[in-house]
Amino acid sequence: MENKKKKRIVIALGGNALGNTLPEQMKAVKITAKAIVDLIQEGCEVIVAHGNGPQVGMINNAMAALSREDANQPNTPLSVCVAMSQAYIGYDLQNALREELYNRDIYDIPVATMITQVRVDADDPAFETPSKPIGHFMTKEQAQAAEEKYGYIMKEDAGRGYRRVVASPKPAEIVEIGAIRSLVNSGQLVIACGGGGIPVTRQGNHLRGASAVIDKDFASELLAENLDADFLIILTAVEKVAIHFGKPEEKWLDELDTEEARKYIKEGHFAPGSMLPKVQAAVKFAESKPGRTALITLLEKAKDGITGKTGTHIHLGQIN
Ligand SMILES: Nc1ncnc2c1ncn2[C@@H]1O[C@H](COP(=O)(O)OP(=O)(O)O)[C@@H](O)[C@H]1O
Ligand SMILES: NC(=O)OP(=O)(O)O
Repeated sequence: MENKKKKRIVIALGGNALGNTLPEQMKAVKITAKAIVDLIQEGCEVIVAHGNGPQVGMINNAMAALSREDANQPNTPLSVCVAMSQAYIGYDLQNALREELYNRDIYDIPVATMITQVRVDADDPAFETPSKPIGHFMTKEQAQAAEEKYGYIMKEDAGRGYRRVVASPKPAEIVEIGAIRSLVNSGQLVIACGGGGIPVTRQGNHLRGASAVIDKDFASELLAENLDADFLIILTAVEKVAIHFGKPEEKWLDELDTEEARKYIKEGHFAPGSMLPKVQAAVKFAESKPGRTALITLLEKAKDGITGKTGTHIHLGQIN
C-alpha cells in the first residue's frame, strides 16, 4: 500500500546543484544533500531527479577523444554517455545523501540510484532540430572551431556564451517506473531519471539507445505524474521566476496560475533552453490533476519554498 500521509515531492536538480567539474560536483552535492534532507525532516517523501548537461558533454568529449586516438575504440553513443552520467552523478549524490542522513542520525532511509531509461518517439520532430545545450560554454571563435573540427552544432545559450546542442525529444514513458515505484513505496530515497533518462526507442522487445539528451525538467514532470506526487520542485539558480527578466521592468512572481503562465510563455518571457522548459513542465504538472502544485526556486530555499515563504508556486488556473 502506498504511504500517502506524507507530501510526496519530486525534486528536479539543476546545474548549480551539481557544478560543472568533478571537484565542483563533489562540493555542490554536499549542499544539495542538506537541502534534500531538510525536506525529509519536514516530513516529505522525496524522489530526486537531476540534469546532466555539463557532465554528459564532458563524458562525450572524453570518449570522442579516446576513439580518435585508438582505432579499436568506436565512438561512444550519446545514450551510453547519458548512462555514464547517471552513474557518475548518482554515485556522488547517493553518497552525499547517505552521509547527510547519517549526520542527522537518520539510519532507516536507504538511498538508491536507479539507472533509468526513458522511451522517446523515434518520429519526434526534435531529432531534426537539435536544441539541448550540453558541455561547457565557449566563445564564438571556439564554437566556430568546434563546428568545423567535429561537425558539432553550436548555439548561443541565453546570453551566457555558446554551447553544443543535441536533439532533445520529449519523454514518453519511464521504462523502470515499476521498480522506482516499489523502492519509493518501501521508503527508500530514490534518485531516478538522471539527465532526463537514457533516451531509448522501442523496437519490439528491444530498447535501442537514441542520440539525444532529454530535458530533465520534462522527465521529472513525467516521473512526478507517474508517482502521483503532490509537488514538483524545480531547484535552479534563481529564487523566483520573473517576467521581463533582466530588464528594468523585471517582476519576480510569487504565484503563477497556469493560464497566466501560458500567456507569459506566448509573450516570450522565459528563455528557451533555461527557464522555458521549467515553466512548461510546471504548467503540465499543475494541469495534470487538481491539487498538484509546482514550485520553482533556489536550491538553498527548498525548505522555505515548500512552506510557502518563497519561490514561484505554479498552480492550476483557467484553461482556454
Ligand atoms: N524569466 C526568467 N525568470 C527567471 N530566470 C530566468 C528567466 N529566463 C531565463 N532565466 C535564467 O534561467 C536560469 C535557469 O536555467 P538553467 O541555468 O538552464 O537551469 P538549470 O541548470 O538549473 O536547470 C536562471 O538562472 C536565469 O538566469
Ligand atoms: N538533461 C538535462 O536537462 O540537463 P541540464 O538540466 O543540465 O540541462
